[in-house]
Amino acid sequence: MRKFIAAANWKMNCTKEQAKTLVEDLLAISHTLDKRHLVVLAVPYPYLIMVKDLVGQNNDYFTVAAQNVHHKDHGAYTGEISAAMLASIGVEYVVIGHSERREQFGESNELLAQKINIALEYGLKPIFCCGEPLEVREAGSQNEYVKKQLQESLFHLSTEQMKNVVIAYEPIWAIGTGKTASIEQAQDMHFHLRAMLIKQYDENVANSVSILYGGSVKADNAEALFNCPSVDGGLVGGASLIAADFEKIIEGLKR
Ligand SMILES: O=C[C@H](O)COP(=O)(O)O
Repeated sequence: MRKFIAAANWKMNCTKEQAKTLVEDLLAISHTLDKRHLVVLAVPYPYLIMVKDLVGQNNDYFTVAAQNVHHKDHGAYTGEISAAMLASIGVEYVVIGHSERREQFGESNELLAQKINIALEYGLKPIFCCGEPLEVREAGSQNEYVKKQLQESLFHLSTEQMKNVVIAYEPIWAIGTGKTASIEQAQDMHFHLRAMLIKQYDENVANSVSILYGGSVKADNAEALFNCPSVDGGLVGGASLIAADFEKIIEGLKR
């Protein structure tokens, strides 16, 4: 059965000391979680090993993620990080297709399909981000837009591969804007996403894939969003950098 997940995406934030303090604060609430819950910390590359060590081996409640991975196995790609490298240090998840990478680094659905493939090949679990820009939402075409993202990046996967993927729906107009999708908008899209999984795969796969909401999730709106029947947690940017706020968001998983 799928997990309820609070995923922190720190983006390009935190010094090493800040990172250490933040993780130590969060780990203090481990005892309040149970096996249905998972906290994923997507931290900058330089801190992955440190955060992995802080979390400890065989921690059922906390794990680490990279925020990106290169689509090739290895080679002359200066400054890039491979799936093999991440796997070799025990990273479990990797965020793929965040809208900031799509927009700022021109990552296409086709390139993201390659990233998904190489991540899975090395045993990393992708957190695949999808979501529409404002003009698409205003035109009412968000379902078709997101469907195309899944078709072009995910739906070539086998049933067994798909069960290792987490989907994060992040409407671009809600990211870092303070403008959260309404409960109805989130529920409608998440329902649509799961219906797509049922159609493409089957009920079993659809029930195995956690579908997270991202976009201005805060301490004061997380619980309501996570209470939507089709929402399995959140991918959180800004509010994940403040321990007390993120702890409250984690609390929201306990429905
Ligand atoms: O990956 C996280 C999303 O980009 C959401 O960021 P935000 O919570 O700062 O809006």
